[in-house]
Amino acid sequence: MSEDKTNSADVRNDRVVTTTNGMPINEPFATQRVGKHGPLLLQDYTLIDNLAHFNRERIPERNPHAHGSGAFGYFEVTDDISDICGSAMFNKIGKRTRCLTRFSTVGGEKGSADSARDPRGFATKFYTEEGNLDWVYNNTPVFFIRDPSKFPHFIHTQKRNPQTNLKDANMFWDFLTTPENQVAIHQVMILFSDRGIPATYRNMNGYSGHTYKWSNKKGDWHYVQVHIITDQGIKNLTAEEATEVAGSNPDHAQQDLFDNIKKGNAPSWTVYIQTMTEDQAKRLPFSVFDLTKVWPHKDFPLRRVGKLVLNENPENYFAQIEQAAFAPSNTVPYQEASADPVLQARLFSYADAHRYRIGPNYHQVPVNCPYASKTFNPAIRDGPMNVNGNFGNESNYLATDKTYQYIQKERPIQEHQETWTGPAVPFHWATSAGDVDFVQARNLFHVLGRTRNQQQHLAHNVAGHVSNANPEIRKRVYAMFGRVDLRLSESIRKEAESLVVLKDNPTSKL
Ligand code: HEM
Repeated sequence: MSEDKTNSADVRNDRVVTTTNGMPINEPFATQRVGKHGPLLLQDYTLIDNLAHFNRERIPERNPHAHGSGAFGYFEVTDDISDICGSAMFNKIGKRTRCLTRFSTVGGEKGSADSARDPRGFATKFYTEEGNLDWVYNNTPVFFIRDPSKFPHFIHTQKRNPQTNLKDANMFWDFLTTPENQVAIHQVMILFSDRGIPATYRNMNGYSGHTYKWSNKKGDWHYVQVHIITDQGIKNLTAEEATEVAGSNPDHAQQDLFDNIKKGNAPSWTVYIQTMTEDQAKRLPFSVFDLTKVWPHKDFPLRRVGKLVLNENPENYFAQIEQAAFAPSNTVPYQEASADPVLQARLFSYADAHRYRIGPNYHQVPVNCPYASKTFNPAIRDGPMNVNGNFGNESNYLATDKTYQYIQKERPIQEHQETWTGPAVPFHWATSAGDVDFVQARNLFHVLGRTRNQQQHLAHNVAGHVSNANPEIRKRVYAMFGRVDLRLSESIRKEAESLVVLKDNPTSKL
């Protein structure tokens, strides 16, 4: 085992097996007993050490995105974007920053199949000299909701029915067809198109989805969306192929990623940004903070920034991938969140999840340490499993008479900012009246029509899923897709209803 990669100074290199306190073990499988066949003795710490730690091997799985794979690599700057962003990671063409990317599915448990019809998570941690930056993205440019309070409800509909313990098409479609939730239609169209099941993690894109706010060193800022476009080309599985793969090799995407990196076939992605000024945002037909909408490429063209390359498999999955803790709140100077309410909620949610899943000192786990910048904040200390020396004898508060350094003065104060005014009111950002939340979904349907069979596949994929729901919910599904396109709705209805007849009378197939 190579010592530097495990990052643990306590691991012996001479391979002498020990108890956890370092005492050499003579015989790992001998247990202390009274006589050869008598009862065991409590004094046998070798046995107790072994059994007790085994009971504590698991940490809670992530609630969404439990199932995933990851790899290390680097981000390399290919183009100058200093007019948009002053972050140090972008300050020189050719500059490389070490990264970790974790890909995931969303709804399934840790042991679920890679080939689920589900968005894929695409989370990248950049170990920059200004701190760790996490881009916690998905493979779809939009999302199901724009009201963060809906997130637990929505995720629950993808989990198991509380009584039957089964995945439940009624729960799924009941939520999505509820009129106030139909704002999800754009994301639902993507999910049930062929892009809903990427063939591998290497063959899909990543998108910020959210609007971010990036600024340059002069203090000018832009709204920004990030696109991470696969260099391997997009490849997808059909619903039938996915079902087959789920049976024959449920971990096919994990294997594909690991094997390709191992044989030197490092996957890469080209990173682009779209930028928008505040004035342009005011003229949009939708809110720039609406996560269910994309920015038209013709108005906001892609601008190349760099390359993401994943060329190094983890040495240890648990240490480096299961314990990896990504959070949109992990950011660096000149890259900030916008007022998108879902993003704002995520700024709280992830670090909170890590405090529960890993512990309050999760940032001291080597894979999460900002090793390229280091930390110094001696007022944040103590807590369970504090392993970094806890700032020694530094005082546990910050005060003006100490010789601390603050570098804000080297960064421009952005005087021009968005201005927010208004009463504190409860606001539910449900589906808008009229058609506005269906326009981009309909445009997507037309785009699908440019490639052979794409519209048919969409209808087929929805029909297969919705045929498992009850009649009342099925009707709501047909009506919802009818708002996108009546032909689409009719194709879904026809196929779903004939599948229902088949399920009800299995012999009618014969
Ligand atoms: C209100 C909305 C959302 C909330 C509250 C939320 C919350 C969470 C939580 C609690 C986790 C598990 C974190 C952990 O235990 O380590 C997670 C994982 C994740 N979320 Fe979200 N999420 C939201 C929306 C989104 C959106 C819009 C995206 C993409 C644009 C996204 C991408 C991801 C990814 C990629 C992961 C997996 C990170 C990893 O690989 O560890 N989430 N989310």
